[in-house]
Amino acid sequence: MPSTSGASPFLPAAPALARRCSRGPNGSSRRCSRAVPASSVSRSPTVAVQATLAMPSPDSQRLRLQQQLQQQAQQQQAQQQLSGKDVEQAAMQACIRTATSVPPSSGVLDPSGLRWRGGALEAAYERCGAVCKEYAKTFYLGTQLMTPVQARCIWAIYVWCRRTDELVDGPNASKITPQALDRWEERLNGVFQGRPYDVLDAALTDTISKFPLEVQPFRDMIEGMRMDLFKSRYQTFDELYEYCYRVAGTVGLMTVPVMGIDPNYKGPLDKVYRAALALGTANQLTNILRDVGEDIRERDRIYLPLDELREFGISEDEVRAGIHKPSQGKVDERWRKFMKFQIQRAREYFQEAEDGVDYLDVKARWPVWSALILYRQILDVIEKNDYDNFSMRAYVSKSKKLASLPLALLRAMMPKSPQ
Ligand SMILES: CC(C)=CCC/C(C)=C/CC/C(C)=C/CC/C(C)=C/[C@@H]1[C@@H](COP(=O)(O)OP(=O)(O)O)[C@]1(C)CC/C=C(\C)CC/C=C(\C)CCC=C(C)C
Repeated sequence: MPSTSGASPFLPAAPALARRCSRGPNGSSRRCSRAVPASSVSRSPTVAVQATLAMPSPDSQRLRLQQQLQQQAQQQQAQQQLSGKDVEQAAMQACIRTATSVPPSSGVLDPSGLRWRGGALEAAYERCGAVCKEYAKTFYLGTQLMTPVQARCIWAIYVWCRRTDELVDGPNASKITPQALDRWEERLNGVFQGRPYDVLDAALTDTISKFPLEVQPFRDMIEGMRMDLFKSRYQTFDELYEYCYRVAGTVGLMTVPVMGIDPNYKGPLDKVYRAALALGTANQLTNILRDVGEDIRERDRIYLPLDELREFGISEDEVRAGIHKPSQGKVDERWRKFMKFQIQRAREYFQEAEDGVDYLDVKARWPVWSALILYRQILDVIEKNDYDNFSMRAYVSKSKKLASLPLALLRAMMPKSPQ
């Protein structure tokens, strides 16, 4: 997908975000944003309960809901204490609870109370579609096979993810403060409470009224962006894994409820969600391996486990200096071995994801296979470049991308995993 340069056509201007949320000079640590109490506006209970609370209910029901609210507030506090793989595990369980708490194909918000409707909402979705088409042509193409409602809702999720990502990686990234991310999270709460802030948020609110989306992966993605503000080194794979979940695995958790599960699939839901998480992780690991040189040069970030680098006898300074550039006559066998190990691990996540695609509703399989096949090819290109990710960017040609689409379609139409 093209990287954005210049002003973003769909992102709220950074100064505006920052201005609206400034809370004084003392807020520049990740711990600070975590310290917001569970009962405050930015840590409100999940939507399933709120949506029901809006309706008149007998006393016993109200009591039950209050208990649920308390339980959820406690769960949220517990979520904030988690790290590593436990973060995604807790979010996945929350998603499964939400998905099973409403009848199939229902949302978790009551649509009758929503302000944006009719033409304005149509326009909002069209805008999301246009953004998706411009920035992620393959995803967009893939959504053409889904029902129009599913496609529009995937666009709305895409746009929210893209805007979130652009806060820390886009043209205004240097102006983004932790407080701006807090403000973005408050906006997210508004989206899930039926109070969208702008027209693109309104499309996501409408999506939430149609499908059982859980707020936790959205919050987790924002936390992933906070990690990018404060963390530029990862000591272990467990730390890196948490980052991958937050910025990419979350996309899997967000999109499965919209794409839907094959009605013939009778196995446990967590098998499907785990595959979705694996695809996000595989994609993100691949992105990381492709961008090693760019990340260190342009952002002073190393998204590689430092303990594993050490195991292969490679120092941080060597990575900074660009240890392996065969295209410039600089070959390092340690880097080759290190990269082979990393690529193998990414491929294992792709393999885990493959096993779950067939459990998705048939209409969703093609776009997911496309994403899987296209991203996985980047690993092949890194190998072809003799692991030089310092002076070369692994790039899958347009013709190869196009040639992969029928392959993905074929694979989508011929599921092979036993249900
Ligand atoms: C149908 C379909 C595949 C839908 C996904 C569409 C969607 C909502 C995408 C959001 C992507 C996004 C903007 C995420 C923000 C964080 C981020 C930048 C993550 C990286 C994506 C690629 O980024 P970018 O476009 O900037 O890449 P380039 O540098 O330009 O190459 C990520 C690498 C993560 C993408 C993660 C996924 C696509 C997860 C896909 C998982 C599923 C759709 C679940 C599949 C379900 C099963 C059961 C396997």
